Amino acid sequence: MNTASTAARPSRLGELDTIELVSRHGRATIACLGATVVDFRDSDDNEVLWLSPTSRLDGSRPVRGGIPVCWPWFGAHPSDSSLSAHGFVRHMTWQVERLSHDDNRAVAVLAISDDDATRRLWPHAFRLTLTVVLDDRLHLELTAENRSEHAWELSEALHSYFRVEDARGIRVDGLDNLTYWDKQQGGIRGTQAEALRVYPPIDRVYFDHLGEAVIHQPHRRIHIGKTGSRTTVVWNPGPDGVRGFDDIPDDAWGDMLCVETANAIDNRYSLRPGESHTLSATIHTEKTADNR
Ligand SMILES: O=P(O)(O)OC[C@H]1O[C@@H](O)[C@H](O)[C@@H](O)[C@@H]1O
Repeated sequence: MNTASTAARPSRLGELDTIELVSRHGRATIACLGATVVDFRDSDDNEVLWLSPTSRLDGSRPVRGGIPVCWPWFGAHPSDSSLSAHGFVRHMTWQVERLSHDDNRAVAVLAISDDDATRRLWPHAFRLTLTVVLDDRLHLELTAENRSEHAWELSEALHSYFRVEDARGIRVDGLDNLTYWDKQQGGIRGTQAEALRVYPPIDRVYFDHLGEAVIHQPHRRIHIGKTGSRTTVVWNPGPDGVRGFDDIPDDAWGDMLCVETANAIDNRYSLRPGESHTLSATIHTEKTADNR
């Protein structure tokens, strides 16, 4: 079997342990910190994900960019504001459970389970795995298993930061007619009457979105498919909001757009003992003529 053009191997980025996946169609890098995919290149070696040029890559805080895993809560903790936003697993080092590759694809499986540190933050027994598969697309599968003797409630996200040529006015298809909660506008609710045009700042949580989202850019579309997810979050801090982030340069906000595959707020859910749930996202690009 010719597997010369595929690989799944340990690597390093800054001070972070990473995994490099290579297929005939692209490559991806995953940090063990948070099981965060930090890079994904398509077959033309173009960046699909955005990684902040000032992201700390020393393990002292979550990676700013790529695809951080937000779990077991999305946004602020529902009752304890002293706990960090977007859960705790993006702060923690995950174990590499499996690396494999064959002719067509490269695979990494990372996992984290409850221990003393996680139980201090969240008193439940769990196992969480992220399977990353690279073939002609990038596939992420986040599987949560309830290992407690009681049910618990979850919200979660694959918090994808996409590299875009210019976030201003960019079109995102797939969200029409959906109800959203607009954090940027003080938590009002609205309905997306037509295709979304992004004029940052934007911070919207779209409910009951089951299909694909498509980001349109002058020369390529980014397709984000999903299963096991009912929520899509669209976020860009814009020129004023970016100043609140010391790990994003002030002039970099236009280069990225978050379109996050999630289950959050109205779409959070419960897992009973022994139950598991898989949230998945599949990302690919398509070259286009200028079709804004
Ligand atoms: O700074 P953090 O915790 O990574 O969050 C970044 C953003 O993440 C988005 O998902 C939220 O909708 C925003 O409200 C938030 O500002």
